[in-house]
Amino acid sequence: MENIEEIMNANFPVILQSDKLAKYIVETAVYPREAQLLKELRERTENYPRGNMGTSPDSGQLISILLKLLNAKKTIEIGVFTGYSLLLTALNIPHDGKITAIDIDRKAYEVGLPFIKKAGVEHKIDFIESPALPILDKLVQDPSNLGTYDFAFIDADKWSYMNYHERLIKLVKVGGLLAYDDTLLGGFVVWPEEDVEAVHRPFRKAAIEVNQALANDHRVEIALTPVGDGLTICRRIA
Ligand SMILES: C[S@@+](CC[C@H](N)C(=O)[O-])C[C@H]1O[C@@H](n2cnc3c(N)ncnc32)[C@H](O)[C@@H]1O
Ligand SMILES: O=c1cc(-c2ccc(O)cc2)oc2c(O)c(O)ccc12
Repeated sequence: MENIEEIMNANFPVILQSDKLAKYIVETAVYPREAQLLKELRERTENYPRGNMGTSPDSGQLISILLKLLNAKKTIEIGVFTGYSLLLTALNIPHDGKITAIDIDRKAYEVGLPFIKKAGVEHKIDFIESPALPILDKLVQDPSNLGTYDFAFIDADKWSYMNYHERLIKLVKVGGLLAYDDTLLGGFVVWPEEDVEAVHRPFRKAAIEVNQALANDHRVEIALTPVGDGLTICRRIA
């Protein structure tokens, strides 16, 4: 692993190789339809350190539709940051829906909390400040949790995705979805390693390995969609 400070300060580029097209998409179809509190939280996050880490609003739109199609009620999220994807999920599940939200950084979550409270959805959220893996291990150990989640969103340390996947596949029900963010990593996955800045190489390597592993996993059907930084949607089939 490279120097962790350097890695944390890395910025991913946008996938679309036309800035004009990316701007067109968000200005035409995304920002005009974004919920007011999501917009306010996104704008607040822009002024927060590492403010680029929030889930892309175009990915958010797709996730909103998936949650509604699934009638998702019980979800799990790994990687909360200031809570854009968390608030989005909370807004798209019913009043008695529940989200288990895990992040090592409670401070960032607290930046988003006033927006979550204002939206009246805090009661749906169980925020756990912890590395995700031991929490997932604990959840998997309790048989009453197995196959009970409708949706899992994974947007944390990219090199742990397959460790998360092995646990989450047991927690998500057959027919439920697991969505992995940043799987195209701004397009770096197709760049020769030597052309990628050293700081981005561990992310590129992790994304390539995840894409290969998910493509080989016949417990799920997959769609690697080029929204945001790449969102791989997996439907559990076995
Ligand atoms: C890309 S950000 C998440 C963005 C978030 N989904 C949003 O919409 O704003 C990644 C988050 O993963 C968290 N993280 C990194 N490693 C983690 C781990 N091992 N367990 C849990 N969270 C982790 C970081 O603290 C950070 O808040
Ligand atoms: O620039 C980033 C960095 C991350 C990141 C770095 C280190 C971790 O342990 C977790 C996440 O994640 C990002 C991300 O998910 C994104 O959509 C854009 C940029 C970054």
